[in-house]
Amino acid sequence: MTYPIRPIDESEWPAFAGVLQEAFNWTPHPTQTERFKSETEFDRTLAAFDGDVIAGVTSIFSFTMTVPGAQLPVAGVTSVSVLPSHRRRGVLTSLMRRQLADIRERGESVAALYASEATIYRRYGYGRAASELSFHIRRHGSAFVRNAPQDPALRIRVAKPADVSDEMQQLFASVVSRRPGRYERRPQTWTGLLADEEFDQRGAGSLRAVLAEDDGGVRGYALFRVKSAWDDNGVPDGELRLFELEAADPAAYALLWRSVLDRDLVSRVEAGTRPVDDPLIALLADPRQLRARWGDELWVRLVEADVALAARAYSAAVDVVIEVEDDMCPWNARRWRLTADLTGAECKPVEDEPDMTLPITALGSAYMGDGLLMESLEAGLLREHSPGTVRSLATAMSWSPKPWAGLTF
Ligand SMILES: CC(=O)SCCNC(=O)CCNC(=O)[C@H](O)C(C)(C)COP(=O)(O)OP(=O)(O)OC[C@H]1O[C@@H](n2cnc3c(N)ncnc32)[C@H](O)[C@@H]1OP(=O)(O)O
Repeated sequence: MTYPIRPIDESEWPAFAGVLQEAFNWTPHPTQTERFKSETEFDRTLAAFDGDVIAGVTSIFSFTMTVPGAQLPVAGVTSVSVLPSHRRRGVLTSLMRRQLADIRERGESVAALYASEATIYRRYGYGRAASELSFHIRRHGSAFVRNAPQDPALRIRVAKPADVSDEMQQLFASVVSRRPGRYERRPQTWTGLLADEEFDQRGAGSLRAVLAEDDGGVRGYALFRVKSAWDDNGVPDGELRLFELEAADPAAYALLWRSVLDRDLVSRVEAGTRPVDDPLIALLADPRQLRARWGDELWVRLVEADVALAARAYSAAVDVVIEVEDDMCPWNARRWRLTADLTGAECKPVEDEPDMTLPITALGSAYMGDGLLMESLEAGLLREHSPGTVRSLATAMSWSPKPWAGLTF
């Protein structure tokens, strides 16, 4: 069965949101749905119709996202939902097909998403492109190495998050280009991040902020909540839940971490999402005290492989012919010569014998700079025709710092 697909207009928002609520088993607070509506780019929504019923939906946030050595327009795919009554009939597949064509037509060469389940998106050409760690750090045992940076000019300011939104936004804008995966935030994103409704608190108190600053201005901030508790012996056992910690320089970064780790009446810090190469790991004198759980983060799809590959920077010179496999976007499925050095890159169609055959998912996985090509080769998932060429492509594509978006969309 086919279901006609088109964008919705604002009057159809309740039905669109209704599909999301059913598919995600989500009972939102009215302020959440209103906020979500205000963020929605209606011309980038898609709905699949079964008669008058919306059977499935998706939409896109238009981002500027950092990729290795550049910032690109990237389609941030979100709100993917199919009504429980219509699941497993190909609704998502037809939405994805249409969405990829729309993204291409708009001139975006890369799409990215956070997956609710890691099994869904490979079939549409998305590869696991970034990872995250969630940290559990006990206060005792959190001492820093002796040469941790310190700047006597820095001080901590305690503030209500809503009062310092502009200062945090400015600071964030100044660091967004430093790490692949980070994306420029719109004002509505900040409104959502700083919203402090009762239902968001999960037993913890209100959202709190501390800023690190000197006479020249703000150099970093941390956003968190604290769940107060005392154990049976009356010993303080509070938990600090860190949402975000951003800093412009290492001294501000170290001071902000000390501020959250040393907070009175707190015995541990939980940081839900941090980059895998978080400098905190280097700062801890006893890194074994850091308990970390790994998770996949961004999934990336090269929509126009050649444009995307030519748009990013490379860590080493490389010259390879890649045969790309891509059922969903057949314009990518051919042989490409990628030539790159530290000054630039080119990706041209060729008929030459390929050095390797890669599914488009493998290129999406490697695109943001995670070293996943070698992992896939060693797992036996890639076909290398000229020995050593996957390693040289993997070396050229890997990047430091490692990719991390840091905020779900
Ligand atoms: C970026 C985001 O928004 S992530 C959010 C994704 N949405 C959710 O998790 C909400 C709950 N789930 C849903 O709404 C739906 O189950 C969806 C959107 C995940 C899938 O929609 P459907 O219309 O059922 O998918 P569709 O019928 O097109 O399935 C295509 C293929 O994917 C497979 N598939 C679909 N969902 C899943 C899943 N969750 N896990 C594993 N395989 C899946 C199907 O089995 C099918 O496989 P096949 O091609 O081998 O037959």
